Amino acid sequence: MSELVSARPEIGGARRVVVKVGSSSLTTLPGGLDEGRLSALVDVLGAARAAGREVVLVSSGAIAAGLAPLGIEGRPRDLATAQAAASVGQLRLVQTYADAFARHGVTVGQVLLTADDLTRRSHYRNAQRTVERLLTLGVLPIVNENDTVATEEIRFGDNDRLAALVAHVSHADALLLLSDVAGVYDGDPRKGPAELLDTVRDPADLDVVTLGTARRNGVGTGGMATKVEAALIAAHAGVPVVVTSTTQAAAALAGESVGTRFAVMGPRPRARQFWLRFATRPRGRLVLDDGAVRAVRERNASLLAAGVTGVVGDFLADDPVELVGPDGVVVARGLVAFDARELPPLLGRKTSELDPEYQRELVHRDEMVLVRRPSLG
Ligand SMILES: Nc1ncnc2c1ncn2[C@@H]1O[C@H](COP(=O)(O)OP(=O)(O)O)[C@@H](O)[C@H]1O
Ligand SMILES: N[C@@H](CCC(=O)OP(=O)(O)O)C(=O)O
Repeated sequence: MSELVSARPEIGGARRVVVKVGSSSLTTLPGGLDEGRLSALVDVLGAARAAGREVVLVSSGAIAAGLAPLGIEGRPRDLATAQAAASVGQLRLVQTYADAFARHGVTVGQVLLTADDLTRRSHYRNAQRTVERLLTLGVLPIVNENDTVATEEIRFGDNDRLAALVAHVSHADALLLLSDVAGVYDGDPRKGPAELLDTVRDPADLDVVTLGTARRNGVGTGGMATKVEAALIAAHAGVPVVVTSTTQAAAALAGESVGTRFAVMGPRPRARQFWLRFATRPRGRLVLDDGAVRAVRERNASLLAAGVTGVVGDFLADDPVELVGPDGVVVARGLVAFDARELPPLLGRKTSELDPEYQRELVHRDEMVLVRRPSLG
């Protein structure tokens, strides 16, 4: 009975799966890349491919894999050393994957992405086309952040959110987040007894959960918090998620009740809406008066200059900005039609009073998405 209730057909039956594996599952600090564990994962993914499923692998581990060959002890604190380690380690990581997948007759392709590739609309479409073409050619894409060029300011840093965006970009049917821990517990299992959550159906289910960061001096980066954030992004984008340990990957892919499942929390949004809400980084804020908040929230209206009382930030036309109410709460995100420096003389004025070149919406409705859960945006 419990078998029937808890089995996960939406995962077991998923045709296209994004699998994310963390540094802690593939590397150890003194030893670097652990080829035994990597090859065990490849065996699982190779079997999935043989069964006719499409797999996109998001793999961390470049930095950790580059430390031992360079004789560096401990995770580097400065960005330049981490980038040098990633440069050496990514090569070893992908070569090891290529050899291991070749034993299953699977060709791999490397896809290195910066945050910019997913936060700029034109780049996002480009990444989408590349991944799609790799999959139609039967190639298994191996994705990582392009650590060697990503600057501190724009880095994802951990690969969990990257994996959620890749799940959307690649129209995945399911996302598997693999780590060194069996799933999401109500507290950090390293710190004492904790209970494993079976299913998260709503962000409120996580109210009981304390999320710790990654192990200090370990190879992972984000801890469970970044995995939960990523799982919620994917679930809101209509993609079911399982968070579990790498050793349980085969069972999770088979739809067995291992780890923590995040049920789908919304319909798949249009690509543009998803991109605006989750992939963009706001470059500034527009402060709305109460009437404008109501118009945007309740009447699906575009944002006009008349309802804006303040401008924060130094953005350019077409940049993503947050629309906040008088209380500072984020109401929506959108692409703004003017540069920040053009706005002050327009604020609070009716469209008909403005010069003809400014008689347009500040943020058009089609370029806007409401933010209901600000913590996720
Ligand atoms: N509530 C929690 N449930 C599960 N794990 C947690 C929790 N809080 C903190 N953690 C820790 O998060 C770690 C996984 O994060 P991290 O090391 O960044 O993994 P990875 O390298 O696989 O991305 C686990 O080893 C675990 O100890
Ligand atoms: N892009 C980095 C990922 C950093 C990292 O450690 O991420 P994760 O193990 O997923 O928390 C790398 O390959 O080293």
